[in-house]
Amino acid sequence: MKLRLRFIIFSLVLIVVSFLAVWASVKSLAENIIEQWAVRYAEKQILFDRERTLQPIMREIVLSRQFASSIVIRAFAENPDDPALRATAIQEMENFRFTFAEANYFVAIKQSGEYFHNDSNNTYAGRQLRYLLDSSRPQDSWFFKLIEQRRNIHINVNPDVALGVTKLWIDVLMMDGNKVLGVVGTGLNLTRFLNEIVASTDEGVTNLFIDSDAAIQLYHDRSMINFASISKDHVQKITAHQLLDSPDDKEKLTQALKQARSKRDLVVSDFVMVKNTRNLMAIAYIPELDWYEVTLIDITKLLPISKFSGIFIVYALSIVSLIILFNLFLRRTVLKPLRHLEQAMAQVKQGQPLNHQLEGQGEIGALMMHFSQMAASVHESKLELEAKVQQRTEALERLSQTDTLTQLLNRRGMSEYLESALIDNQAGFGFIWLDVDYFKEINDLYGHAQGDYALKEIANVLNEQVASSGFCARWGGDEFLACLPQSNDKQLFSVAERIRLLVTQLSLSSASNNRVLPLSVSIGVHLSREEESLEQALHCADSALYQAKAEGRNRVCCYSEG
Ligand SMILES: Nc1nc2c(ncn2[C@@H]2O[C@H](COP(=O)(O)OP(=O)(O)OP(=O)(O)O)[C@@H](O)[C@H]2O)c(=O)[nH]1
Repeated sequence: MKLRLRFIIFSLVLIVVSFLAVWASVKSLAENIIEQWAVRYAEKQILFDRERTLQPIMREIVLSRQFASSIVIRAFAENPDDPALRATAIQEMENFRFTFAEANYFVAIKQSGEYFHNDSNNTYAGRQLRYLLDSSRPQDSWFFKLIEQRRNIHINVNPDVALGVTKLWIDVLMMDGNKVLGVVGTGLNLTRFLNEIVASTDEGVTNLFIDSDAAIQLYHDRSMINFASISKDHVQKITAHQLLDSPDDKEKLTQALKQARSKRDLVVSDFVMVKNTRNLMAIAYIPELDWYEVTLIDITKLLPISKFSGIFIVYALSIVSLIILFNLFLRRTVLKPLRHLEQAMAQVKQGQPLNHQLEGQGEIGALMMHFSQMAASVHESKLELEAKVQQRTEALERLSQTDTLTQLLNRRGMSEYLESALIDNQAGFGFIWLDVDYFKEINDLYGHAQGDYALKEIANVLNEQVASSGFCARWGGDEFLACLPQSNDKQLFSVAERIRLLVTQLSLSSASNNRVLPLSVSIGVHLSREEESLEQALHCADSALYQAKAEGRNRVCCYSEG
């Protein structure tokens, strides 16, 4: 696989892996931030809500306590049959009515079982005694349980069917020392609380208030509110546990309630599943009411992870850009120079010279420069070698065609020339076949070296006479052959005759006895004719030479048929 393709695949894999890593890290980071932020949000919210909730309730509690400590009402509670005390007590109740936030009150007398009540519309003016409490009636059980439990203060939630509102009742025990005289208090419109506090404006945030048994007291879903919870058994109560999905989460709630109660100013938080959604549950204890405020935050709605998509996009784009930039850099500094180097190598491999200097930077640049220099040096050596081989070949060629003694063409050289001249069936090629007369004797009498010398001198004569118009060669031993293209009988004969004459005029003296060598040559000439092969033409010239020898030597004979 090509390096470039491998880099592209590697980069793609890197991009995918980076995306996954970025996604995982941004997600984890975002979740971490969201969780930490949600815990802080819940803590602040819960403390703020606790104060908001407490303020109006605490005011009513303080007033209810003053109400319960009214001397007039307590005197009446101890003597419910006294009409004078009854009248002043009712007057006192009416005075208190206007001090309560919602201008209503109730007074329940233990001794007589009488229940007094008036509301903001003064509906029961003159008829403040509403009814007599009966321990056998379920709707009156709250009163008897409160006295039985001797709870100084109790906040209770109950619907007021007549008014169509839900009331939060503040019940305070009216005491004389250790003796319980009755229960007094006032009611607040729960609907207002629900709207102001419980019905949170933030999406994904649910607030609820639960009592010490985790029974729901304030919640946006009224069907889940545990009305008159004091008069119910534990099993009948609708508790906050029912909002949670799993037994584990319910246990978490139980533990969190314990922890919140033990550390009063602490907001306890944990993650739980509510309707298959992960929620942060934050709990704070409200000792003044003996209630808990529970805040459930669906963090995916309050701060969805999609809000972090910008970070993810920027992060991912940065990484992808870096990878692309790195790729471009790699391509420019490594891949492109390597491709050029590869092309140059292929060029050198095919024996072509590099037509340009390779350029690059750093280590690859140095490598390319060394390769360029090496390629240039290899090419130079190759050219030099080729030139030498050519020279040697030509020299060898020449050597193989040259007679070393006379420097004329040898028989092989002459044969090649005759073949290349296409003499077959061509008229006008003149042949001069020459043989030294009595050469054996010259050798014998004057020595072999003298014989060689004689051969060289004869060769010179032949060459001088023929070179301008033809070729001559030493055919072998003391025989020479000359060929004159585009010749005629007259010219041929005249050249041959001149050669013969010049040879006789050569005055070669012997080194040993100072005598002039008697040199002569016999020559046979023949002019080629049409429809005559080279072989036939040579044969004719040879026949003419034979004739010259036969006729007494030192003569020129032309070939004649017959
Ligand atoms: N010095 C010398 N002698 C050579 C060379 N080649 C051949 N010869 C001699 O040349 C002589 C040729 O003799 P032939 O052609 O047979 O006869 P000839 O003596 O020339 O007599 P005719 O040709 O009949 O006139 C031989 O004795 C060869 O040894 C050579 O290169 N140098």
